[in-house]
Amino acid sequence: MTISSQRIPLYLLTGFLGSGKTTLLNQWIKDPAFSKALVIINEFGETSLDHLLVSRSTEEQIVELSNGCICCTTRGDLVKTLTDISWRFSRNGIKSFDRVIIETTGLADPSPILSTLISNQKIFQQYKLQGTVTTVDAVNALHTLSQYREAKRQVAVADLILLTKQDLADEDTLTQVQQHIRQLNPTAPVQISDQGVTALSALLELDHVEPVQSVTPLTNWLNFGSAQFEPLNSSPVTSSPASTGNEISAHQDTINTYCYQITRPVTLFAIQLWLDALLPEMGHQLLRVKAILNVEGFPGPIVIHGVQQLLHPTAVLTHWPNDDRQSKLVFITDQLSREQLEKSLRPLLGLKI
Ligand SMILES: Nc1nc2c(ncn2[C@@H]2O[C@H](COP(=O)(O)OP(=O)(O)OP(=O)(O)O)[C@@H](O)[C@H]2O)c(=O)[nH]1
Repeated sequence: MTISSQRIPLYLLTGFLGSGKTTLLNQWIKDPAFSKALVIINEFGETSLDHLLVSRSTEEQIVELSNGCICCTTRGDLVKTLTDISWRFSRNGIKSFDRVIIETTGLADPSPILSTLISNQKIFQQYKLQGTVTTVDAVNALHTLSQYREAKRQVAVADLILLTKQDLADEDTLTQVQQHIRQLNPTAPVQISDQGVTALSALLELDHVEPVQSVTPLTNWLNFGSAQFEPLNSSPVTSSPASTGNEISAHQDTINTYCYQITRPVTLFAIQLWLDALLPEMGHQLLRVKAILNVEGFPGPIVIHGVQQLLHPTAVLTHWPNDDRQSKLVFITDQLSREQLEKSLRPLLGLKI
């Protein structure tokens, strides 16, 4: 496989209906860093209007995908569009764009789109997925996040969450929304977007989807947002149905986040056993997996990153960025019980499944 040395940075912009995606996009493309970004807008329904709201003319680097929602019916169109635009927006072999932003519909489940973006070989050769940005409307979020599975999944898979319309929400609601977001996704930074205006530095720092290859971004990973890790080494998992641990559960949601740390270094063999069992058995229920593992005999950590059933090649780093040597694992899951998950982790503790 030939991978272009200049893969184009790709951002997935999602967020529930009316949560401020287009407003954000319009501010985004005003910034010099995004002045040559190509925008792909997925529109749904007979009266597609979104592209008209983006302050660029259609000829100028806006592509519409309007035959259906890219999370289900038009994923093939997305692949074709991404491969076609390379020549469509090029002159004399030079591309007229240097970044791509894909805006989903408000009802899209981003996980299958992410899987396509990461696993399709042609896309992988040309594009580098930087991350998923999710807009959350502070006024309506408590309702949408409790009612709509797509809204929850949009938050759960985000690498950066932008809280919109905070100017219209009272303090109490804002606090509750932030708590709810944290329950669904404790690792993504949450930032305010005021009428689409937000600090773009967080966006430009996104580099989370492909495995971390160097120590600098790893420091962000190691912070893991506000995640609270519970030790996995002290209490081997039993088949007890009691789940009194500290999984972060959004009330009756089926989406949960589990964060573990392991004190003792693990073996490579144990990792292999763990991964062999993990993905075939529960890949569909794993929205995200992030793990930084202290492996016996390795001077630096091994980094594992997965989106649904897709696991990126592991990255082996040469050294640790700080003194913390504990292995850390974060799982964002849908319809997966703590018991099932912990059972799958037993090989990491040297125990049989
Ligand atoms: N007060 C306020 N209004 C906002 C803010 N961000 C967006 N809006 C308004 O919210 C409405 C919806 O914003 P859009 O950007 O169209 O939302 P969207 O997510 O693209 O909407 P869909 O494409 O329909 O899903 C518009 O009227 C925006 O002006 C904000 O931070 N504050």
